[in-house]
Amino acid sequence: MTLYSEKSETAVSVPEANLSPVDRSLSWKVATNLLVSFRYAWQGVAYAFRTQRNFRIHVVVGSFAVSLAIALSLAPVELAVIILTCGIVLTMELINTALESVVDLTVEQTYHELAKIAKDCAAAAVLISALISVSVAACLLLPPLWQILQPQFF
Ligand SMILES: Nc1ncnc2c1ncn2[C@@H]1O[C@H](COP(=O)(O)OP(=O)(O)OP(=O)(O)O)[C@@H](O)[C@H]1O
Repeated sequence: MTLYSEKSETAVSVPEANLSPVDRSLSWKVATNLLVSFRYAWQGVAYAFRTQRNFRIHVVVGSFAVSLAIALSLAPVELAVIILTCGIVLTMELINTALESVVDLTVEQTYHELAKIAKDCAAAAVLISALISVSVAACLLLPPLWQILQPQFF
């Protein structure tokens, strides 16, 4: 197979065998069953919670938004949308953490423009999902909250 370098526009010949998507000869098979897989996944969540300040902030803010939605007796579908958007933010944060680790593993403490792009884009994904989550929560939580608070002030 022939690949073309964007920069130099030169053709590079790559053996077909190297591109096989099922070739995982370099990977380890550690998790022997589903329960072990869940344990490793939970270790990932625990690591992110322990080390990532933003992850902890998202957990607290997300829990608050879901609790408020329950307290305001939002419709099940509205509650589901809030849970979904909060879950997406936490998922993005976990992917961001994983990607940062892989980048650091690859370039270590050296500056690389591609490392910067990878980390900036991963952080941008978290930011976008968080902004969407806040907008969704505002749309769903503010009207019923206003209904309750309005008589107290006016
Ligand atoms: N090896 C590198 N080469 C070039 N730029 C880098 C490199 N490492 C980090 N950066 C730049 O520094 C920024 C912060 O990187 P860092 O690894 O400290 O993430 P972080 O502050 O922990 O991010 P987050 O808050 O999302 O966890 C990156 O978005 C990137 O712009």
